[in-house]
Amino acid sequence: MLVSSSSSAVLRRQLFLIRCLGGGVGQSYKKIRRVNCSSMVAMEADAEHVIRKITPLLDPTRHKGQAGKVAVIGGCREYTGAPYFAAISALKIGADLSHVFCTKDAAAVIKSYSPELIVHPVLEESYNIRDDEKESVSAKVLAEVVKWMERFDCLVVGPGLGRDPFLLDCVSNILRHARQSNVPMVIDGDGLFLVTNNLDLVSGYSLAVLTPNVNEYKRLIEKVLNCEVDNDDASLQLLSLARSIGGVTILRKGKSDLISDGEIVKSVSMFGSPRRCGGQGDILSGSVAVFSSWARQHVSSTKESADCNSQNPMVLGSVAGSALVRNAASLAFANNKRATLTTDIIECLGAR
Ligand SMILES: NC(=O)C1=CN([C@@H]2O[C@H](COP(=O)(O)OP(=O)(O)OC[C@H]3O[C@@H](n4cnc5c(N)ncnc54)[C@H](O)[C@@H]3O)[C@@H](O)[C@H]2O)[C@@H](O)CC1
Ligand SMILES: Nc1ncnc2c1ncn2[C@@H]1O[C@H](COP(=O)(O)OP(=O)(O)OP(=O)(O)O)[C@@H](O)[C@H]1O
Ligand SMILES: [Mg+2]
Repeated sequence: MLVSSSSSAVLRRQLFLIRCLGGGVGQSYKKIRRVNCSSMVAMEADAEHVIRKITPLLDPTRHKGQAGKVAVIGGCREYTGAPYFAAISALKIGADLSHVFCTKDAAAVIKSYSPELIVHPVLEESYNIRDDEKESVSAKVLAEVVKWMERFDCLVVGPGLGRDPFLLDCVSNILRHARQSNVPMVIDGDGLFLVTNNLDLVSGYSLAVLTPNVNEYKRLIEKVLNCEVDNDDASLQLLSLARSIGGVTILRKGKSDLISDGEIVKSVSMFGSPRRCGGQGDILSGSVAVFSSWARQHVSSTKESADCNSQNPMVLGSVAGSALVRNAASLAFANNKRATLTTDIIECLGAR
């Protein structure tokens, strides 16, 4: 592979700073910032190449399910759009089956948006149950999800989940079980609210991807690194954050998306859309779930993954998911200008 001298200089500097980070991450990050006046620059990912590499062929010998089975854990009284956006995006990108596990109130609404989704009305919020029922209801919720768990290639946890404490306790149990079963997970929205306050749920789990927006990232940085967000050295801080949470992959959404697993930092800066309507992050979480599943299949089926820049399938999936959503957002904006909505972007997911 040809590497230009400027990109190899960036790589050398990345490697130097990563070595400096060493083990004690929070402190090392602050020390490096004090003694280094120049910043660490993320390398732009070759997203087109990654997408081409990991996307499976539309092969007539393949059967239903082989292109991916995704489950979204989210959807409550307030939010029905977010889980729908995540789940339908996974299908539009190419997954074969997309499930939603949500509260009973949300289920009928989500089913009515689309006959394509398999909707399980299994989650419960506090207002609906008595204190003396909590233990048995919690066990029942877990059992309802667990019986499906091993069929899923990836969970998306959090879009439209809400913040009801009992519901979040049940979701913590689901996360622990998914982790024991080695099921990959993308954590977004209220799932990030949950894990930021309970880092042990994901810490050290290399099959987890966190997709924070600006607020969610700020809360993570404050909680984990105990400092403010540093936009002057965003890459190094992200690398340090991912390393502090034990090598989970973090996709920091923004003007450029930044992706790190604590070993490497990539950016996806291609033009997206200037519209910031709600729901675009939900599309991204469904997209990353599908591409990460494909990347895992690709990495396990071929030895040539080294030419994809990083062998971590969760990083590859994040790069591909980010690029595809930004591309769709840019197409939707070209068609709809200021009237662009999340549903318009979903319609553009298949147009490349
Ligand atoms: N159409 C939909 O159904 C959509 C639902 N969404 C969902 O909305 C939820 C919140 O996501 P945001 O991106 O707005 O999250 P943010 O963390 O950006 O929250 C937005 C604001 O609301 C406050 N807030 C939210 N819940 C609170 C609570 N229980 N107590 C105190 N303050 C609270 C936050 O502090 C912040 O100021 C997520 O579940 C997300 O998935 C969004 O994805 C947008 C689209
Ligand atoms: N300033 C920006 N310019 C261009 N694209 C952006 C910008 N900020 C975010 N994006 C893109 O928009 C998508 C959603 O990111 P955003 O930060 O809006 O997520 P979110 O707040 O979680 O969304 P949601 O409303 O679904 O919860 C991502 O694909 C990201 O790359
Ligand atoms: Mg969001």
